[in-house]
Formats: sequence, structure tokens, C-alpha cells
Amino acid sequence: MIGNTVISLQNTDIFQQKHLVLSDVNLTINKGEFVWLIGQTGSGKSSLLKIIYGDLHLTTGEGHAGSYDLKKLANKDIPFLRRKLGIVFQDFQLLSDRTVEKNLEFVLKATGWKDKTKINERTRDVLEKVGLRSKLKKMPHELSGGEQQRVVIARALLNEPELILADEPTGNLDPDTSEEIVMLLKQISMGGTAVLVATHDYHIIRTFPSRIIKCENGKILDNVQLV
Ligand SMILES: Nc1ncnc2c1ncn2[C@@H]1O[C@H](COP(=O)(O)OP(=O)(O)OP(=O)(O)O)[C@@H](O)[C@H]1O
Repeated sequence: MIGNTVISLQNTDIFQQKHLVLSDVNLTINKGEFVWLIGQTGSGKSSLLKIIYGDLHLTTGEGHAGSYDLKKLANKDIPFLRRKLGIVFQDFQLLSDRTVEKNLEFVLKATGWKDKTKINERTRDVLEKVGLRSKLKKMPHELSGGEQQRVVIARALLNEPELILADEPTGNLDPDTSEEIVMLLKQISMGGTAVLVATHDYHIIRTFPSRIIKCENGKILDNVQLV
């Protein structure tokens, strides 16, 4: 992280298979900020997230995520970059054949944690943060949709990320549960972790007003007002 800046993209073009999706992107996200990301389907939201977590390669302009220079990112750096990012995506679901505890332990071990006591403590700490300490031994199918999403958020918090990236985190949830999930993400941002949330749900944005960035006509617009 350079100063307060967690994400910085300058004059960046974003491509999918040589097709230019977003051009001349300029975006800065600071520590503790909560930012909504909107745009019609196919406008480039996922592509923007992919540049940030190293799934698309940055070839033009400048880009930094935490202390990582996205332009110089080598394949070997990607797991380390992702440790600094908490990822809450629908296609990064929980392992259905393991308890909540084992799901979290799996990620800790995969990211280099070895000490059993520390793994136990960290697992319980993050579940406490998301209000699910009592669900440690449950299987994912024994949890509600909202509780499963809380476990996904707990998993994203395991390695104390500088930024949480969330893609439609409330997509399958009812309005009350959606509000609880966004409230939790807001609390996390108030603790200093930046949070970037892609959503199509304008109702939830109006309930929790915050900075909005929008993908539109191949550009990123900043500080957008909803009409
Ligand atoms: N793997 C890919 N190969 C080629 N083109 C792609 C690929 N993934 C996405 N695209 C194209 O890039 C553009 C932006 O897609 P992207 O997934 O970033 O949009 P989005 O705003 O996230 O859409 P949604 O809201 O539907 O998730 C679209 O025109 C899409 O067809």
C-alpha cells in the first residue's frame, strides 16, 4: 500500500481477448473506503475486478493493488496478491463437503499457515467478526443463504486483506438479509479495509449511500449520482 491508496489505476485500458472493454481508466480507492460499482450487464464490471485481482493482465498505463505493480505481476505473484485481497464472488463458493471450520482452515493452510493453535484462533476470530462463531461445526447446506454469505466474507477476511472485492454479494438474498450483508461490509470498511462492491441492486445502494463508480460506454465514471 502506498500511503492511504489501496487501488490505483492510471490511464489503463482493459481488454478481454484483445477486445477493448474499458479505456483510459483512472481510479483510486483509499483505505477504509466503501465504493459501489455499477453498470449494465456486459459493461465491464467483472473485467475491472479481474484487473485488480490479477486475472486479466494489465498492459497499458499504470496500476497498483496494495504494494503490487499490476503491470509487473508475474504468475508467481498472483497467489500473494490475492492474499492481500478478500474475494467475495459467486463462483468462489464454499466447499460443500466440509464444515465451516474446515472451509476456513483449508484457505489458511493453502496460504501458508502451519501453527494449529493460530489456525484455530484465526478461524474463530473471523467467524466472531461475522456473527457466526456458533456455526463452526455446521456444513454449508445447514446454513441459510445469508449465513453462507457471511462465511464467504469470513473466509475473505482470513489474511487481513487491504481490500475486499465483492461481485453481487447480495444477488440471491432477500431484502432484509441483503441489508445485513451490506451492513457487515460497511462495518468492515470502517475498520480500515477498503470494500468495492459490484451490484445491479439500486435499492440497496440507496439504502447505503456511498461513492458510486459506473462502467458506461467503455469508460469508468466516478462519483455518479443515481437518478
Ligand atoms: N473471457 C472473455 N472473452 C472474451 N470477451 C469477454 C470475456 N469475458 C467478458 N467478455 C466481454 O467483455 C465485456 C465486459 O464483460 P464483463 O463480464 O466485464 O461485464 P459485466 O459488467 O461484469 O457484466 P455482468 O453484469 O453481466 O456480470 C462484454 O462485452 C463481454 O462479452
